[in-house]
Amino acid sequence: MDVHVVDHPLAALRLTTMRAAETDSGTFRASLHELTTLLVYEAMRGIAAEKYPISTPVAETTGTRLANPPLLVPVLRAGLGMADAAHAILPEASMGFVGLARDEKTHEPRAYMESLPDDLTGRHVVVLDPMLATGGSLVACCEMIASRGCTDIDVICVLAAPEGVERLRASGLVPRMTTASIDEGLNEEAFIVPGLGDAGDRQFGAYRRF
Ligand SMILES: O=P(O)(O)OC[C@H]1O[C@H](OP(=O)(O)OP(=O)(O)O)[C@H](O)[C@@H]1O
Ligand SMILES: O=c1cc[nH]c(=O)[nH]1
Ligand SMILES: [Mg+2]
Repeated sequence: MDVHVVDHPLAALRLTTMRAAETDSGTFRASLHELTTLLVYEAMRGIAAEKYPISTPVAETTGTRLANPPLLVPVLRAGLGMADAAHAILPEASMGFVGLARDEKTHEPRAYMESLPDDLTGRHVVVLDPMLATGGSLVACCEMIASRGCTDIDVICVLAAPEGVERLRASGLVPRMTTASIDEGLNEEAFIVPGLGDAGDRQFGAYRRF
């Protein structure tokens, strides 16, 4: 798995705002939106593009278009905050949805939504989730995608723990991941340290779902 850590001052600024405990929910969402644009821009540097003939008002020339527009898959809830920004910079993309919530005690993901095309053979899928902690959620999501025939998966997250990166790598399902930071590790509640807290709660509010 190719791991790309985006090292850019503008990404670091947004990440700083998201990390700070005093940042309010609206500002957190705005920073996540802006950071997602930067992460997707970097992650898509190698996306397959093809040339085709176009006309400007002045002359014939060559244009560029995506050879295989991707399927975006935000992981609910927290990945929802990345969906609009990713779709804005990749307007040709379509979108599927996966819903996962981590059990507070076992930290195992529980799936409550799997809204994906039946056949993903030959498709390029871009998975969006701000947090890669133990890796259980993203591996579960990528297993859903791979079971539909997809072998070309990009994972884009804001923060990753080394434990999660290794688990995703060991799954053998993901050729590439992009993140703004690989943090120190996990605490006893499997939260990323220093991290930013619960990315879903900080966007949408804290409440018990199961
Ligand atoms: O790598 P893991 O240990 O699996 O943890 C990461 C997962 O935890 C968060 O979701 P959460 O379960 O809190 O659901 P939410 O987005 O609805 O808050 C996050 O958005 C990831 O999906
Ligand atoms: O630090 C963490 C770990 C899992 N999920 C989050 O939202 N934050
Ligand atoms: Mg959460």
